[in-house]
Amino acid sequence: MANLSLFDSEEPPQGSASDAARQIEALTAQLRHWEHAYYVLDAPLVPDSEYDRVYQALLALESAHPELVRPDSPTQRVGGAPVSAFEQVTHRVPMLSLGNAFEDDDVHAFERRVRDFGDLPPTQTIQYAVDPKFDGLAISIVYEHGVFVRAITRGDGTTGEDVSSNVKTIKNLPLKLQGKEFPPILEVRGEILMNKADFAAMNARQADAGLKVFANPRNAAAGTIRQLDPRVAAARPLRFFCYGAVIDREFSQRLQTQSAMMNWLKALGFPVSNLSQTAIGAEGLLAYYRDIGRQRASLPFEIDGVVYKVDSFALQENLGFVAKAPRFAIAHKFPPDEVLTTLQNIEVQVGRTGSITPVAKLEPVKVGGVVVSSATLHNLDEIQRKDLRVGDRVIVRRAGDVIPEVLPFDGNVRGADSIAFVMPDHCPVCGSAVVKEEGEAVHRCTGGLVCRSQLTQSIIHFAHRKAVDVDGLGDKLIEVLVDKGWVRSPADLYRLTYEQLISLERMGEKSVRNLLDALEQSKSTTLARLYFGLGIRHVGEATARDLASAFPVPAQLMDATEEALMEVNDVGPVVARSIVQFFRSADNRKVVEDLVNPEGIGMRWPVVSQESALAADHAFAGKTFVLTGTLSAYSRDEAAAIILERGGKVSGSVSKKTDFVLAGESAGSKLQKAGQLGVTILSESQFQSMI
Ligand SMILES: NC(=O)c1ccc[n+]([C@@H]2O[C@H](COP(=O)([O-])OP(=O)(O)OC[C@H]3O[C@@H](n4cnc5c(N)ncnc54)[C@H](O)[C@@H]3O)[C@@H](O)[C@H]2O)c1
Ligand SMILES: [Zn+2]
Repeated sequence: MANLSLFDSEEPPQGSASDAARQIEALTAQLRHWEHAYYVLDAPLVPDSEYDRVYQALLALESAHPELVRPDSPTQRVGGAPVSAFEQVTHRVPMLSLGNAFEDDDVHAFERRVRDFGDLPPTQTIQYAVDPKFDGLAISIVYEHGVFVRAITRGDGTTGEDVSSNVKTIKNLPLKLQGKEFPPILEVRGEILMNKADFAAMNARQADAGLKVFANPRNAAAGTIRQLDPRVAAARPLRFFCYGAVIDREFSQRLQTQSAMMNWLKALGFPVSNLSQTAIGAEGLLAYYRDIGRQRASLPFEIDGVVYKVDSFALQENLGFVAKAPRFAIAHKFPPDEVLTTLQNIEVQVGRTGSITPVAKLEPVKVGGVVVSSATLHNLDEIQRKDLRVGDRVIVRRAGDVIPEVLPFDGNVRGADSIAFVMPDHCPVCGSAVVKEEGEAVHRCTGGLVCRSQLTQSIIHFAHRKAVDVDGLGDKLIEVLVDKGWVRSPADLYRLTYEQLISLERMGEKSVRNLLDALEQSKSTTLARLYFGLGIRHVGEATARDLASAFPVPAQLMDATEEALMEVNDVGPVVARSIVQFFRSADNRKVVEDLVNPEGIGMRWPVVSQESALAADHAFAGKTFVLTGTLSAYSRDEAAAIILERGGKVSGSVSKKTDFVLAGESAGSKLQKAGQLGVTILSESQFQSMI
């Protein structure tokens, strides 16, 4: 459990017992405070990762000083105290917590413990029942003679609150069981949660109505279950997943395994996740962990890990319990996707179109499984809305592959000397004025290609794989070329000389030759790539393709009016204006002219655009042809080429999908087949008039 310690060292802190006692007391008080907010108020004060970090630190201290473990320590006791507004009910069988695994090693250690305590030979494989770890709240539901009678929260594990009237409103919970195969008293256990989408919609409604919004679906579900008015719960989208039951000896002997019990519960009408499975051995557990981890972001509900349970009831019984958790089960947690850290600085970056983006420099933290040390803050409005300042404690969130997001932390304590971020009024790179256009959120440097940063970014864009694609021309090298003053426009790339390049540090003869070759090769491109590579604001790859077919000659694009541009697919007034503005600059026009001038740099592209424009609206477009017999004016290949040029397809055999059969002299069986299937038959002269 490296990197979870509260202390820098991975060793349990040394020092006198009284130091340890004081630390234990401090950590306990801290955890208690957070638990109250989390379990009782349903409003967490810190991200779970922060709670877990301190909890692990307490655990480490306690294991170094077992004599200091107090029976009511957070490591020994489940959950929070029950709330008095509800009737308190003692659980017939306590509701426990689960031990945690964070790393693969912890899972292997779990299996070793199962083997040791279960007295199993090293060769025996162990089967487990595996589930997602639903991130909701635990509930115990009692059925008598197949009818719902009571639902009780976990509470402190021994005593919970009777929240029957709220739980009864959950739509996917059976109030009456199916079939007859159940004991007279059946207690099922599971998790109440809210789907992510339902949660977002509910929170939006709450906000609109000026009511309490919840931090996450778990807290929303827990808060809803402990509402005093069941009508409130009925109006909120709660769901239930069953993950176990308390059953008597007769049934446990009949069922024998956790997985058989889950199938039985499903048959009684309980909602069981279809992600629940069985797995063999620690390797099987880890494979399941990774599989569910990949699905996590796309699941409709939140999970914070997976749960492994020894499948055999007999073995479960042998294994028994530790303080507050069974020894036969463990929760394997996913890396946290929300972590507390410090906002150390806010820097600005100048992008290709002059956009000035504030970037958060963070004290590095591991979140979503990767180390994050900087994150975009997008724009000034965003910083003001979140009220972020340098020195603040902040939350970094990174779910799945999403880019990390910086969020304000409610518990942040700010010194009186803290200063709000100010957007510079001059570009930090070129000193040009910074402006913010009406209706836009971003500030921009007005320096254009005079600005080294804009220039560098626009060259990087031009050379990008999806643009003109200059192989081996990396960002760092571009920076150097711009700094040297050798490259002031994309056209200058093609004017670089061998002597210049070889004089650069870290450029050997071979790499210079390769780069010059790559530049030469990049001159053969497509018009769409060239248009995209110019880096006109709002012109993405798709728009560039449309522009290339509408304006197959660059001079046409340069002189196009806004009206003419708006004729093009997906080009609206904003894009049209941006293109016209781009070509209003004499510098930009010169760059394009230099690039395409056959006497100059001489970029070239296959002139497919006229044909594809022709193809798009020709009667042959999308149609399938079959050729048969001998034509007088064309060879078969020539005829096929004519069809392909106009967007049609040529196939070898006649089927229902054939649109036309082109029949020449002495056509044979294909003509017959066309007749049977009712396919249109074209004579050579009909074909010619269609062309
Ligand atoms: N942010 C905070 O301030 C704060 C405070 C207290 C606790 N917490 C969080 O609460 C958790 C600790 O609480 P805990 O004691 O409930 O432990 P736990 O949530 O780690 O594990 C036990 C619980 O897992 C649930 N569970 C979900 N799916 C299950 C399945 N398939 N099978 C069995 N059980 C399943 C059950 O409700 C069970 O009670 C930690 O994640 C901690 O971060 C956060
Ligand atoms: Zn600038």
